[in-house]
Amino acid sequence: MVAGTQRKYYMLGGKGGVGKTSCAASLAVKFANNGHPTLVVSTDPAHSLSDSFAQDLTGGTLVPVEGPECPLFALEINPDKAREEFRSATQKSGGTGVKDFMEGMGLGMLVEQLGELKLGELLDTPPPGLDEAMAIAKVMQFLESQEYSMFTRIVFDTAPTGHTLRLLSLPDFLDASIGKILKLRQKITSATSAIKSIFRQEQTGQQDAADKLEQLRERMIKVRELFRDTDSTEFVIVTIPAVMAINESSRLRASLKKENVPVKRLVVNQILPPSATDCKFCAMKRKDQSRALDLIQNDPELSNLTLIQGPLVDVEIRGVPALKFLGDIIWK
Ligand SMILES: Nc1ncnc2c1ncn2[C@@H]1O[C@H](COP(=O)(O)OP(=O)(O)OP(=O)(O)O)[C@@H](O)[C@H]1O
Repeated sequence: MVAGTQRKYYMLGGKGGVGKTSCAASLAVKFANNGHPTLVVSTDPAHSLSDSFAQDLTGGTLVPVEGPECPLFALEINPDKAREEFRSATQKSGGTGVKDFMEGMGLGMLVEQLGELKLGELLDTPPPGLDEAMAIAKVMQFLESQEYSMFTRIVFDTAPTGHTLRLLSLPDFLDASIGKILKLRQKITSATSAIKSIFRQEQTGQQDAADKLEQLRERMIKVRELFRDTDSTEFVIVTIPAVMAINESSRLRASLKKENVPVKRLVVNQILPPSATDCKFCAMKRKDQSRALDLIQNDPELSNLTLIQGPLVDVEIRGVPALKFLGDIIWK
């Protein structure tokens, strides 16, 4: 995973609480300690990276993480905030003057369809996963700038399973709906070109909104391509040795396959370490865990993945030294 200087993206997904953040943060530390300028991103509003690194990484911008040998930066994006920012930028577009005028010219029907580029509707009742999609689009925006071209490893501590899946199927929807809106807008613009000068103010506002939409659409396409690019991207499934978690991981793998998202590794975290003197509780737990591990061997979705076993450690994994300790065990 550390080999090569080409930029690589790692996305960690799985059921809540299995240890995605700990695994993502420990992988990021591993990369940084192996010479990769690394960025670790979270789109989880719970600020889990700050907890994991035991440093305040909030604020929606890149924050340096202290400790590793090479630069390691963290970015925590609050999806609700990303949507709000977009909404306030597009709300400024107003456009009621144009609407009134066009209604007067008998073009009301088109305006109705346009309805302020239908943004209000899109943002008031967002389809599931839109927030995360926008948050990831925001990450892409960061990565477009020259300043961030130095990063050779980008690790995503993704949102829980359901959200991630919805997000993955989203770009197609957005591409279709935004594309439609933009086409409609073009129609209106040509119909109103004669009156542009009268309503220059509104036109400019609408243009800004349309530009923002176009940018969002382009970034969504990039996100979609990124998720499916086998050369640069890998989705790592994190699970625990418990039947329910493994069944869910199997479903996750199946849906990722359907979306053509590349998966190679399965981390089974929190496995009881070997012991010669198990108490009754530990003996029961061990049996349970080994049954769950057998399930992986027989699961058609999971059995062909590279299995990585992560031990249950007896300390809380918090801060760079603890993450390095975990990372050295898991990410060989
Ligand atoms: N291998 C491990 N051994 C011991 N404790 C662990 C291990 N992995 C994770 N933990 C602990 O389990 C808890 C949950 O871990 P973490 O926050 O990484 O999970 P998560 O999957 O990201 O959760 P969420 O989906 O809720 O964000 C944390 O307290 C973490 O320290």
